[in-house]
Amino acid sequence: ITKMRRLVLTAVGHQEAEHRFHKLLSCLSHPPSYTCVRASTHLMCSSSAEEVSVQILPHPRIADVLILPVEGPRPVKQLSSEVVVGAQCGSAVLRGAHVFAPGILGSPKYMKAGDLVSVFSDLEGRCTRGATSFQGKKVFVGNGVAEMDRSTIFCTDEPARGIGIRMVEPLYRSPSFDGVLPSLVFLQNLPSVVVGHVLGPRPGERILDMCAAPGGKTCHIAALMGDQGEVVALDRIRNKIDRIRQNAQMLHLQSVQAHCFNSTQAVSSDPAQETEGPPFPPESFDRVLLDAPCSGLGQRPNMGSTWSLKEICSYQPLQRKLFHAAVRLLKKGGVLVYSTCTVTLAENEEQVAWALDTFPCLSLQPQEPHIGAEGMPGAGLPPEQLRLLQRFSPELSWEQTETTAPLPCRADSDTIGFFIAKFLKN
Ligand SMILES: C[S@@+](CC[C@H](N)C(=O)[O-])C[C@H]1O[C@@H](n2cnc3c(N)ncnc32)[C@H](O)[C@@H]1O
Repeated sequence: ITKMRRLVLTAVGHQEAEHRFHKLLSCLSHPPSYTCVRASTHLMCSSSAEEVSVQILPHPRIADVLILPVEGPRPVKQLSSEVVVGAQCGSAVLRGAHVFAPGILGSPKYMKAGDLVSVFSDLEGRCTRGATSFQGKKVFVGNGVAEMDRSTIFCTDEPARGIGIRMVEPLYRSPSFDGVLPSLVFLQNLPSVVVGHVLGPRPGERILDMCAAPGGKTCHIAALMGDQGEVVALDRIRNKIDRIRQNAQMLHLQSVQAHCFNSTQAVSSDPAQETEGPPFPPESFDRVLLDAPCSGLGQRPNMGSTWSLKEICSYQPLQRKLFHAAVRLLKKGGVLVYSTCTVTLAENEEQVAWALDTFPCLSLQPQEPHIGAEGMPGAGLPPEQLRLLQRFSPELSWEQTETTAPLPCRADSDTIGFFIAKFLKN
């Protein structure tokens, strides 16, 4: 770590590194200034999405990306009735969601359906379920109308479902896509859409998505192939497999097959054994996507993390195990894309340096589109390799983004933190 820190500081200078770190913290705590949706180009052309009654801008370079401006932070007056929600729920509200009942931790003692309340996000996970007041660290995310009485939320045998607070004055106003054209537009962060294009699947190919749930990228891959071929989606968590299947069904995609499986064990020990599901013989796939489980530190907005350093550092070994399986499952001449939604060197550039060292058959490839920045120094990769990596670093243009640069010009830099590397297996 000390060596890495020295390398980073030498590369950018101490003051610049400090400045950039503070900008990173600041921009990660705000949502991006737009919502990104991916149009189902296998079902329509993106121009038909104009039927939706909100301002929609096409992305200038990526044909299936539509951008919808977000308005905020808006001046919203806080009320005396307070509802406290979990940090994840609070972040979703800042990106345009209503408050769903399971996200509610505390509410006024006599809250009734129809009451106007202020919603706060519990930053440190300290509010106990059923609290009637909360003095811990919290952030105001907007005002809403209760759709349920307090007793329905907290005092039932069955956990309450559905919208608990309908947001009427959110701090950030985003277009709501709740039930709007469900088969034609899919909410997805811009770098996640870039991943599908960088993988570059072609009709008729066999593709493996190793860590697939809830299936956003799986469905994009299938759509890019015109639903011709086979997209095998694996995820270790059983109930997340249903989400992949539901998303594929909603988007009318037949080429997706989802299986619950631990992808570190997805290579068959008997290479002659051909089965429909996992494990698979080595060299079974034309392209492999490893959208790895990661510390998720690039997610926006994120106003506070309760994770320990140990937890954050725990992902590197798992990512390497998955990488071993990915390389074995890929055909010679095939493409492997590795991506994360985090900002650490350890899970990004350092993994690339390790992979190039461990698997001499791999070489880095240019990415198309390449709308993010290049890789960060500090992991020992030479400049020509850093240039082939795509790192979405919203802090790099944070001060400019805050000004009124027109969308979609600022869309490529005002993203979540994300990382993409593309390899060819020789
Ligand atoms: C970053 S998320 C994937 C997001 C997904 N690619 C998308 O675009 O919708 C990582 C996923 O990896 C899954 N996962 C973690 N360890 C795994 C393993 N050993 N094998 C398969 N899936 C795993 C998690 O359950 C989680 O759903």
